[in-house]
Order: sequence, then C-alpha cells, then structure tokens
Amino acid sequence: MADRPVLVLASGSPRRLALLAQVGIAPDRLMPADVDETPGRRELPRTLARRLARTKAEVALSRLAGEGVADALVLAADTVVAVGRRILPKAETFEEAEDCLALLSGRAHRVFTAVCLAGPRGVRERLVDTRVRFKRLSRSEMDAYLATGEWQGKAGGYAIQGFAGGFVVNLVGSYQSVVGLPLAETLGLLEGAGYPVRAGWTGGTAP
Ligand SMILES: Cc1cn([C@H]2C[C@H](O)[C@@H](COP(=O)(O)OP(=O)(O)OP(=O)(O)O)O2)c(=O)[nH]c1=O
Repeated sequence: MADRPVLVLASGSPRRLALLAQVGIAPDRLMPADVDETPGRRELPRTLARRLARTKAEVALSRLAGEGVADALVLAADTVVAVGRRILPKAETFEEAEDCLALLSGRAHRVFTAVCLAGPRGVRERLVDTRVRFKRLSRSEMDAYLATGEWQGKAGGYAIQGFAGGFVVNLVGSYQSVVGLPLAETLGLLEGAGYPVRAGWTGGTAP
C-alpha cells in the first residue's frame, strides 16, 4: 500500500469502476462528486466535458483536503454526447430518451469523454473524441429499446455496452470512452503521476 499513491475515484458510475477493474486497477476509495451538469449558454460539448471532469476532481480534492489527506490521486471523468454543437441530455425521462433516439437514428454523433487526474503534482487531463454512427431505427426498434429502461441516466439516452450496441454501424475512436472511461489515456495519466499501472497484472485469462 505505502509504495504507491492512494487512488480516489471521484465517480459513482459502476461502469467506470468496472473499466478500471478490467485493466487491474482498484481505487482505494470512491468519492462521487455531485456537481451541477447544466451546460453553459453556447458551451461546446468538448468544453463541457472538460469542465465537468475537472470540477468533479476538484470537489473530491477539497473534501479530501478537509480530511487532512493531501497526497492522494483523484481521478474523475465526464461523458457528453453531441450531435453537432447540440448537447444531448443524460436521459432521465422516457420523453428525453425518445427524443435522443430520434435524433441519433441513421446519423453520426460524437461522444466526448474528458478524464481529469488531480494530485500533488497538479492537474492533468485528456479529452477523447469518438464518432459513433447508428443505423436508422424503426419505430418498433425504438419502442423496444425505450421499454428496456437501460437509457436511464445515460448520456445521449443509450448504453453502447447494452442493447444499443446493436444499433452501432460504425465507431471511430475509443469504445471504452463511450462507455465512460478511455482506458489507454487514463492509464497514461496515472503512469505519468507515478501510479504503478501494471502492478495488478498478475496473470489470468480474459473472459
Ligand atoms: C453514451 C453512453 C454513456 N454511458 C454513461 C457513462 C456515464 O456514466 C454516463 C454519463 O454521465 P457522467 O456525468 O459522465 O457520469 P455519471 O453521472 O454516470 O457518473 P459520475 O459523474 O459519478 O462519474 O453515461 C454509458 O454507460 N454508455 C454509453 O454508451
């Protein structure tokens, strides 16, 4: 324990935790940061993702400082789905999810995930831009998807790791970034901050 920095994941997303686990990283603490995610007027999707990832990290960092913890690494991320300059909501209602699907059907959109790592050596961040294209969705496909409820709380009203994986006809960028955390970039940030990113690679087989 003492030979590596304490890692705090400033997230309540089970997907982010699972993605880190996939590459052998287990945060020492989870500290979800509840921040206002409302976009600013005319704020660009990529700017929003970066601002929110940084804010989540800063909120956790100041809570840790209040506990007298000054040397932890705090990892935070934010995922924003956009069609052009239009930022799609994190769907909370059926109607919002329906509007998102109608907008995404048969066209390409972008998914921006910003990752922020804050620690004693300062704040570093990465932004990953992924282009995803959905097939044209029929009314019955949309209805069936809406009935699953898996869109709830998801940026853009869908989950690529779920049933909506069947809508994707093209993806350029990082699949893991769409799910919520680009792994290569996150590992790069952690390694740059002195975290032993491969210490958890102890053999085994992928499922
Ligand atoms: C597009 C897409 C988003 N999502 C999820 C990832 C994020 O969890 C969520 C976007 O909201 P975020 O605000 O990025 O994250 P969150 O509120 O779930 O978690 P936290 O702020 O505590 O870290 O949407 C998927 O799971 N699959 C997808 O295909």
